[in-house]
Amino acid sequence: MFEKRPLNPVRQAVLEDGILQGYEAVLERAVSQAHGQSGHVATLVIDGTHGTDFQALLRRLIPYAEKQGFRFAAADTYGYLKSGTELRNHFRRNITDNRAFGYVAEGSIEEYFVSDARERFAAYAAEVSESAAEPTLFVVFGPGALWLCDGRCDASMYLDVSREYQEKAHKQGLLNFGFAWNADAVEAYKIAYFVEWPLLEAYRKERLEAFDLYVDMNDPDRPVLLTIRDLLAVIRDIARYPLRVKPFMMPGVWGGQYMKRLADLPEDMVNCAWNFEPIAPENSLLVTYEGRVAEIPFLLVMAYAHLEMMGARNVRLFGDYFPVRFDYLDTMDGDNLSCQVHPKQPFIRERFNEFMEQQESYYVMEKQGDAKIYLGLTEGCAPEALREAAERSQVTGEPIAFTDYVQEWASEKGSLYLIPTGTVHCSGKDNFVLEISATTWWFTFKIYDYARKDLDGKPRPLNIDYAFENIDFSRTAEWVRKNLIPGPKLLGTQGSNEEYVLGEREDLLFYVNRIHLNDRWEDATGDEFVMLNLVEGESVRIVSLEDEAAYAEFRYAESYIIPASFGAYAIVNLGEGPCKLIKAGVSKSWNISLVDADE
Ligand SMILES: O=P(O)(O)OC[C@H]1O[C@](O)(CO)[C@@H](O)[C@@H]1O
Repeated sequence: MFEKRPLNPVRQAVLEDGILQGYEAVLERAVSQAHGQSGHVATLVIDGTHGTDFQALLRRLIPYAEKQGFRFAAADTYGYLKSGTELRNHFRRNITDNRAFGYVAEGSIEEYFVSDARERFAAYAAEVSESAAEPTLFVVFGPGALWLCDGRCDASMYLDVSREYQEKAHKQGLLNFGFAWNADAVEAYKIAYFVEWPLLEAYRKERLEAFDLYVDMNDPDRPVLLTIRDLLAVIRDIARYPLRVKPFMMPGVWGGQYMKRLADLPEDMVNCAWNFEPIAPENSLLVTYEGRVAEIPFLLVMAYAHLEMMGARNVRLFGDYFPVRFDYLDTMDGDNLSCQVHPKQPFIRERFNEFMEQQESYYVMEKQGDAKIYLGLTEGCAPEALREAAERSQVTGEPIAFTDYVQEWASEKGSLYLIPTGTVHCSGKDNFVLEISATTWWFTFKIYDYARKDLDGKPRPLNIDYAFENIDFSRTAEWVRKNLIPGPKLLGTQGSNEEYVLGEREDLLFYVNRIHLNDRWEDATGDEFVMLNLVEGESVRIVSLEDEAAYAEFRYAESYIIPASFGAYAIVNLGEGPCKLIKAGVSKSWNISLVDADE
């Protein structure tokens, strides 16, 4: 069965305190740490990611502290924020009027707070201190708490939840940090993407080492505690061995049933359109030590172990941004994706302040019936005709014959369809596609969406103007056939095993190869990360050639990342019959540094 909760073991690191579970452990550790440090008033900072259930901890902390002989006092960061209206105004350039797209914010967490927040807080803290006639536990909680008290505290903890947790909470009504209202979950995602995450996740990254404790709050009933020292040891350890993220699955209007069956997903999940594994900023990792499990954002692994993960060349090119993503698009018994195009680098930088352009590719892992892939334009497709048809449909709500404009191809199992920016495309229904793409995933300019409504009953936003600024009208059928649907080219053999190049182009930062495995294939990272997915067959083992105890096993449709630091390894077929793996990474010929472009 497809593993939905893959565990990544801590292998070498010996943790001083280990992974602890439950509120008892969190309370005991936090209060004793704060108590041990100071005299009359012990200040405990409880900072964390927006959406974390701070209240779940506080309602247990108050009686606990009182039992320990403390009087309880508290201040929350929310009281020092700009108002919701002020925040909307302050970030209006980042939020914009567009339904889906904003402009990535670059500032700091400070922007959320009123200008005299720290002074006002310091005055309040002084008051608490002066009026404390008995031992007092002064708790400062909420996102930005450590910033608010300028690091002056006796103990501090960071409570974290994943983006998956936040996005589910958005759908149930969680508003953006500091905001008084959201139009809907789409707007909440937009504001999170363009404002909240850039500022608050940057804050978490910059300050993490200043905290004493880290608490995984993804299950608010069962918090998981690590000291920051142990957390960093965990990160540096797991980043040296093959790892798999926790798959992040979501339904969608075109979603299919294949992943649902494969992963035995709940019956009441209408479909599974997407499975991200990995889209680095969106996923987290489950790590395990002595039988205990903690969930940590992949972004933290990248922040503290990017060199081990990606290797020196990729860090020079991309900083600590993991540049390649795998995700599934499941339309089996579902529907077509929107007819769409993705933006080019100058456009995405200038209009949205986004790091990298959205290059893509589709690998058809499974298909049924006469499934199609739509790629490029028909010969003779006139820009005005496509535009007129798309706009007409938007106004009238009537479908158009979109294959008059967009080229249709038979979907072939095992074929790769390359999608450089500017190429009009979409997967048709009845495909199970492994998408191998650059790690940019939000910038889809929909040209046509079949006049249908989304799962929430609202039409999905079309972006015909943006699309037309990016469509490359020279990418028509014949050119596409020659350039974007390459056949496999043999790269090397080892006994009866073979490696093929499936796709590599100078305008794509990633390469896609396929290994046909009968028994064993030896390879080496060469100080570059390698991504693998078992696209056919039962199961394989990845084992280090230097240390046979260092291995990971995985099954059909699961994706593993082999960090650059893993070195030489073998892939061993554990199944009965032959199998195939997609292997991807950063193309050797890609030498455009996106980091430099930032400076
Ligand atoms: O816009 P649609 O129709 O939901 O398309 C699916 C989307 O999934 C992605 O492939 C990955 O997020 C995007 O490129 C694409 O926009």
